Amino acid sequence: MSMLAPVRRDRIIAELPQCFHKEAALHSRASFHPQVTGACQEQRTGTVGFKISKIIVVGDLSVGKTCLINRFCKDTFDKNYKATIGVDFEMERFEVLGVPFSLQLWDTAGQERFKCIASTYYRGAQAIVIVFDVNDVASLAHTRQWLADALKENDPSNVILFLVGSKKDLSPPAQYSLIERDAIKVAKEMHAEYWAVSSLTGENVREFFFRVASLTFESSVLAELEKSSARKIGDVVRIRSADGDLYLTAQRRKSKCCR
Ligand SMILES: Nc1nc2c(ncn2[C@@H]2O[C@H](COP(=O)(O)OP(=O)(O)OP(=O)(O)O)[C@@H](O)[C@H]2O)c(=O)[nH]1
Ligand SMILES: [Mg+2]
Repeated sequence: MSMLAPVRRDRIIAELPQCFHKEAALHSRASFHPQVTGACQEQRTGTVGFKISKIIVVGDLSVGKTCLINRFCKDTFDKNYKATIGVDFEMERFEVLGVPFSLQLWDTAGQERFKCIASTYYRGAQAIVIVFDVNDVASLAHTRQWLADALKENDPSNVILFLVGSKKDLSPPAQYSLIERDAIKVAKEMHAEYWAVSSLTGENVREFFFRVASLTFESSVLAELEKSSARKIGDVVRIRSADGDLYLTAQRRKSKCCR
């Protein structure tokens, strides 16, 4: 029995929210995977309903990561810039296809001097949201490095990626369409889903987080179904030489940035 209060009515997801742009979508199916719908109807979602999925939000300083989270979680917008120091997080509870599902949204610092603290919280993410400012091409170019850093702490095959262009309200349509072309290219290279949002007006913010919750939920249920089919015994222990390298890289990075 759950001790928690019921999920807010505006956090109930009954249908798969659609992608922002078909060209750079994780998938463009019109509805949830049939196996997922079936599992939810038959209450075969295992531990998914008790899980909290970690989502990390990374990107250059001042691109609007904190404002994006605050717009969704608190429906507020602050026009003054207050740098995030290290990390912050917000919890959001959803109900997807009748199953409770929680997201822990980790808001990380973009400033170089706080990056070392922030990167220690990257581990164990189920989704990585890489934010850039649609009015700043350099911030788009830097997204590759943000992704590389976040992937050092996570298993690339188990994490889903979103590339988010922020501050859309400041970009005239003609200028926006130019950066969108580049952003879609980057998103495709990364295998990320592309979104453009405005935290000032709220445009696409709710739609984006609903999509994050839905796709994370879908992948959690599919993983649970695969696990319970108990056929892949060889998958239990996966020690590869590449993992060892990653560990060394993380150690080296840690000793360098914290000295
Ligand atoms: N016009 C407009 N301004 C925005 C938007 N989102 C954020 N801003 C402004 O951009 C500045 C930086 O926003 P933050 O959300 O604090 O940026 P951040 O990415 O969290 O920065 P760090 O914490 O330093 O990494 C603030 O002055 C915000 O008001 C937006 O959608 N539109
Ligand atoms: Mg911030």
